[in-house]
Amino acid sequence: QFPRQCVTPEALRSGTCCPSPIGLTNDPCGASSGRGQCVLISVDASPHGPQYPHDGQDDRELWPIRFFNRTCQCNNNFGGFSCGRCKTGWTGINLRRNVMVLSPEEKRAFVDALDQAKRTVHPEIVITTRRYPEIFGPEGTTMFENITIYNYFVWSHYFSVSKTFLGTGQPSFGGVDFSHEGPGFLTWHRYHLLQLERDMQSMLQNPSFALPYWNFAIGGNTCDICTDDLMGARSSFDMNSLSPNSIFSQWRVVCESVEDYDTLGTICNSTETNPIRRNPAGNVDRPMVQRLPEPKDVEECLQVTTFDTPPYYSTSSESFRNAIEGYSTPQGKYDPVVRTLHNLAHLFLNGTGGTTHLSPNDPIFVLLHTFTDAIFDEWLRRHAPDMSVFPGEMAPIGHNRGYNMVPFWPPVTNAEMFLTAPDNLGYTYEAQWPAQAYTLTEIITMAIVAALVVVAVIFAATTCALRARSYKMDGHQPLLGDQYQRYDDKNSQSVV
Ligand SMILES: O=C(O)c1cc2cc(O)c(O)cc2[nH]1
Ligand SMILES: [Cu+2]
Repeated sequence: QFPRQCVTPEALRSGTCCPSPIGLTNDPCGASSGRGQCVLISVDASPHGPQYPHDGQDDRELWPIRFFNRTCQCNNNFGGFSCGRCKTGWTGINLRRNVMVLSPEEKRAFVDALDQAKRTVHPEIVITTRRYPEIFGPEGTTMFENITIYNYFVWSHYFSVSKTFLGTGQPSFGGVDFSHEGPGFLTWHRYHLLQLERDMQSMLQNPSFALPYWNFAIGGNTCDICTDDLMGARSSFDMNSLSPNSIFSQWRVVCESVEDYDTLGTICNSTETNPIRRNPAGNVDRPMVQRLPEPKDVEECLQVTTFDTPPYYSTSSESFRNAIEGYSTPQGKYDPVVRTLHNLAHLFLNGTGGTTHLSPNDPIFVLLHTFTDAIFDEWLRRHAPDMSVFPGEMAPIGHNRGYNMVPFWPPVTNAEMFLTAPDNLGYTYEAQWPAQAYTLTEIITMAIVAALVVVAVIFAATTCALRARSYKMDGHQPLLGDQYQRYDDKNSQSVV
């Protein structure tokens, strides 16, 4: 969430997080070489929806103003929290591919890269383990911790979905979610993945490293990526565990002690606890989530023309966002018992990957969300929406267009991720989409054109036949030229 340089008591008290780029000292935002400058953060204070009634009680409100009110604003194509790197999309276009078509070597390299990210301490970012009022520790310390690159990916998801603490002895408020059940669902998860991808590129020193995706819309009750060369097969000893032949069986989850966080008012830290649990298609109490989404579900949701609809929530109908998120039918009809597409893929996993505060601990999360993002990008390409279709107010807290997504740093708004990826964000998907079905108007137009063509052909044929008949009946002989023509055809080699 914040750069290590910014969590000193002095930086926190000044509200300023404007570090110098690596290699430079005392040069906030690289200002002396024109890279950027330290500016006041503008936060969008447009009203949010009625779902959250506790204004003033949560550190995530008006993100990131409770912690910092100054950040680096980078010039030209400089980017990053100190203007020390390139702006997103300015290092070339990376190709995100279907994980199933990778070669055995590519699969192994991807699995190894994830495992390296699970073990490598994030070089720049540290996490808060306390709410703001308890952030200053004894003797000039502050309550921040190192965390690994992959665990930071898990932590940031947890932080965005965690409940609002309302005081000791009081139940925490759970009707808040800065990354789901609202229009920001797609933009938030897009940035979440971009951040992991960039962190892994730096770790691997490979700027072309791209996250693959899992086409989860294959129907049936088999998890095709649950094999030991990819995300791990099922253990033969325990239905709910991963095979010991998979590296992921050695992973331990973070953010598991939610009851503690919610009752004590603490926050998830970097402590790892139990192994990943997964039992694909194994939820016998809920038969609806024992099957993966169907290919036609993807095509149907892509045809929902409106990005989101009031109340911009998990109860929205005719909303592309709610359809792909999976709280409505793929065609967009809200039904409280329905779970489709993205939600269904999570629930199908039946374990760590299906529990909101823990789900990214299962590496399948990465592949499930790149596919969700690929569908989002295809929708943006097909419908070319105006920015105004993303609600600017009255969406649930965190989900308005101009809101800075929690807990990312430097501040980034939902609007910044509501753009086609290949042209704006430096990546693209290698994917084929089911052919677009025709609309009724298109079918009628095609039928009329076809009928006109048939009529024209019949007319032409009849006219020819009638002419030929009258020609014969008039007793005409073939012309001289016709005879020569036939002679030449038979003896074409003799023609000069
Ligand atoms: O119940 C749901 O629809 C559901 C569960 C779940 C878990 C998760 O990690 C998500 O990101 C979404 C989600 N939806
Ligand atoms: Cu998800």
